[in-house]
Amino acid sequence: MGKVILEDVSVDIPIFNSQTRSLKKTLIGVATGARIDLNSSGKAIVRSLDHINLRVEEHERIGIVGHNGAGKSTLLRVLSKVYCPTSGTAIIDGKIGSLIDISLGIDPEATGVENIYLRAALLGIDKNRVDDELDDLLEFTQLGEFINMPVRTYSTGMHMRLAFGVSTMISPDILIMDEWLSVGDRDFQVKAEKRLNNLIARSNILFLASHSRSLIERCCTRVIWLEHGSIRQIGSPAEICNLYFG
Ligand SMILES: Nc1ncnc2c1ncn2[C@@H]1O[C@H](COP(=O)(O)OP(=O)(O)OP(=O)(O)O)[C@@H](O)[C@H]1O
Repeated sequence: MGKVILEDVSVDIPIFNSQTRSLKKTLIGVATGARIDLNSSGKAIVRSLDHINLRVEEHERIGIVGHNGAGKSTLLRVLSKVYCPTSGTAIIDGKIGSLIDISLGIDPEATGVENIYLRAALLGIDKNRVDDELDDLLEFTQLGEFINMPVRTYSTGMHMRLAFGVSTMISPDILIMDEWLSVGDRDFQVKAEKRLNNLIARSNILFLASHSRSLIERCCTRVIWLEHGSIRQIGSPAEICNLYFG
């Protein structure tokens, strides 16, 4: 199961203590960023998404490209139900799995094993399933005895192995990714890539925002090109990549 329908979705982010006039002058004509405007109460806002219409069906792999500030992360946040549209309707039908912040909820004072249960609970994964898969997960992370040590004693790479391992246990209908997760040393990256490909294969719909042409061409069936919060063009990976990357 999985379906996404966005109808006329806009997201305005209010800006407090901004000097609206000077901001406007600075941003006119630049390639990056969204439109800065005033809302109906005269307050400054950034229009991060501007009247987005999109319909995504099962088995689609959607790539999202666009310059810095084009609205890719904002769109992913709407799809993850982190942001509500300021106007328009977002129907996101299916279990959402997000790999945007894989370290969210990890407690540096707790051990690796404790953090596996903690993060799994945050991801909505049943404790019994974690019990069943714990040995495989420990084997995957290869953290050895460190798994019983507080996470604050881990190197960055060790921390990422743990976070990646547990975060990729999910089985979502709609998988949301902000770039390809490349974690650990070279050996681990090979294993991580395999695990990520398995996760994508068991997800019904994929949304992947990326600045990498090869990744978009390799993983996606349709691509959205965002510009200043709007959809500039939508089409096949070959078509959009040729237009966007040149
Ligand atoms: N918290 C915020 N407050 C104000 N403006 C914001 C905030 N977050 C994002 N924006 C604005 O919304 C617009 C879209 O930002 P977004 O992060 O979605 O772009 P992006 O395409 O993901 O960019 P990048 O490729 O640089 O990550 C930008 O103009 C940005 O300045």
